[in-house]
Amino acid sequence: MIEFDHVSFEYAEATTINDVSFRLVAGDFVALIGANGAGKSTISKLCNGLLKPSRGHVLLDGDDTRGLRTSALARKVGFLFQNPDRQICQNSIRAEIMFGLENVLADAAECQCRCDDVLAAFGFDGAADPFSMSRGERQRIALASLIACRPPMLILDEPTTGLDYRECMQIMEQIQALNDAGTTVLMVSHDMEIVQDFARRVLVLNQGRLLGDGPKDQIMADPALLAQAKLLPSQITALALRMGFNNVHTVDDMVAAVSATAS
Ligand SMILES: Nc1ncnc2c1ncn2[C@@H]1O[C@H](COP(=O)(O)OP(=O)(O)OP(=O)(O)O)[C@@H](O)[C@H]1O
Repeated sequence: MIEFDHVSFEYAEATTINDVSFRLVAGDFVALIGANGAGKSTISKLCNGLLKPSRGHVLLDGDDTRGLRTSALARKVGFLFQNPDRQICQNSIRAEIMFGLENVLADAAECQCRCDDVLAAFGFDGAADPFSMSRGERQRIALASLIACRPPMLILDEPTTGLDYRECMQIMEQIQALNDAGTTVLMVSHDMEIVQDFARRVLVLNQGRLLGDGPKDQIMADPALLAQAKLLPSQITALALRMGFNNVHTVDDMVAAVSATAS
């Protein structure tokens, strides 16, 4: 549904994205990983048309994003910013969710209905002021506003930054449930544990170039590839590799590997 076809992008004179090609298919849960400055946020903004390629094409359901209106893009791609305060602009949760809905839907009754559904699903009091809530709650409000619009694809730019463990799991479980229901997810993340636990496919970016694209277990078990991108494997994978176990990415994998050695 999203295809990068030899995409390059330059801010002023500097080449930030260099000849990147990949394809996301419906229902994917893909993590985009890379060191600071690798170009991850730029790729995510190219996906939702906030940026247009300097060379090559970004195709959304076969249509070049250069020719699509922002409103058409917003219907197809929901974008969750790293900082929810870049997204939230209303002084009640209901107003915030309605604001997004009214931008993509003309039917007022349908907007109200979807807003009520999302408020109930997230357990929010619609009258509450988003700015009096914690950062984790504001991130959930931003996510709820996107979900209400029911985009078939979500782009998440570091969705768990600044959240405590409980808030992080709340957000990720909601994202997982959306993916289980068919929403395609592209998630930019530094957090290898989150990537390990939730993504099925991983794209590795280094200095604007795509170094790797494959199933999560294959990419995460390739320390040489990760090192080339200046990344470290998750702690459990790193420990397992030092103990001589390959393909150990979870506590359950580790228990199975150790039990197999012991028996
Ligand atoms: N608006 C901009 N104008 C000029 N250069 C920019 C702009 N935004 C990003 N860059 C540069 O483009 C490169 C890639 O930035 P980008 O934010 O896409 O990387 P990133 O992988 O998301 O980094 P981080 O993990 O630190 O957020 C960096 O060198 C950055 O300084």
